[in-house]
Amino acid sequence: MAKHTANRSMGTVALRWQGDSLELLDQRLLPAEEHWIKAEGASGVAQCITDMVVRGAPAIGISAAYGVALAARHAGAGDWRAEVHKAIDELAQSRPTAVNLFWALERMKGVFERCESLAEATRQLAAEAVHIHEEDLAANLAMADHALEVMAPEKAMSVLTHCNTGALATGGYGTALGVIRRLHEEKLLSRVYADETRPWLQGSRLTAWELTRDNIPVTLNADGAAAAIMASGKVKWVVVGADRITANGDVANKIGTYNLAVLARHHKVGFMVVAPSSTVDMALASGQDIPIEERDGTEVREIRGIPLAPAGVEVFNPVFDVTPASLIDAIVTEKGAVRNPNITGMRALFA
Ligand SMILES: CSC[C@H]1O[C@H](OP(=O)(O)O)[C@H](O)[C@@H]1O
Repeated sequence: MAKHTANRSMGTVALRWQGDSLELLDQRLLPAEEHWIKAEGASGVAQCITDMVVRGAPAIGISAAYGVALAARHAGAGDWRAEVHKAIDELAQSRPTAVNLFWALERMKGVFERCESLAEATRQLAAEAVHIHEEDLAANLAMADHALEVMAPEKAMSVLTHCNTGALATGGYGTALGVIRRLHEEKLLSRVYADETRPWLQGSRLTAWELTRDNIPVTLNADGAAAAIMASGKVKWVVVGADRITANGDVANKIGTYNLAVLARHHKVGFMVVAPSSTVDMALASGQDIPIEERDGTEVREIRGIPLAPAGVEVFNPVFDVTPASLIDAIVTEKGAVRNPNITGMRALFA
């Protein structure tokens, strides 16, 4: 059981459940502007996921769960079952890689199938979405405990992280960033090096924002500087999140994660993946089976409408890559850690 309870006061949050709507902090505008969007139906939630108003594997799953609850709440008196199933299908189309989305939808579908009336479905689906949200926060706190057991830090150390895996990407506290928060709380953190994480800049716009708000020492670095930082011996661990972990321990995560894993192995820096069990997909044998989302080339060619490249230049913009299990020192979940992950270790925890 986590040393810390899930009731601890949380600072930053990505989403607020209002019972008849879901409010989402528009992460496309951070850090310049804190603007909340009210999604009043499943379609609105699905669009916010696709547009990355809300992003981060666990936060996507939690938002989708609330989207299903909204579908029941706003269903008409006609074929309400068909309406909710249509909403589930629409939410399933929002983004392809984070398995948390499909895990949450399957869990909500299971609750829905057991409901005998619309009124019961409205109550039960809202309650289940809240449970999914609260469980994710509790999982993040537990993962921080397990991660520190793996790291066994004897004194303060520095780490490097990629993308955003904090409260903005989860139900609160964070996965990899939750480990970083715990290291800081235990006075075992010297500094966090945060990759800017092109092209969407989750690191510079979101991680640096979360950490500076929490007064956690952070140095923002260009993605290309990660190698030099590891070569300098400054960091002991690279700590990242995940969007999907397959049965053999391969990990899909933000583009650029695979680069870091190769560099970490070369420089004898630890490489840790931190993710709740809702990110584990034991139905997929290996990372080559994971659908990798490719997004519009405009995300690379421009920033906020300002051209960074010739208008018509061809762009390759996969937003995830796959790190083979062989380059990962530990996968940490709320159920425990899989060291030097392989199918045997994964099955021991997730059979
Ligand atoms: C704990 S968030 C997991 C994962 O999700 C992020 O992707 P995106 O910002 O595109 O939703 C990133 O890969 C994080 O590591």
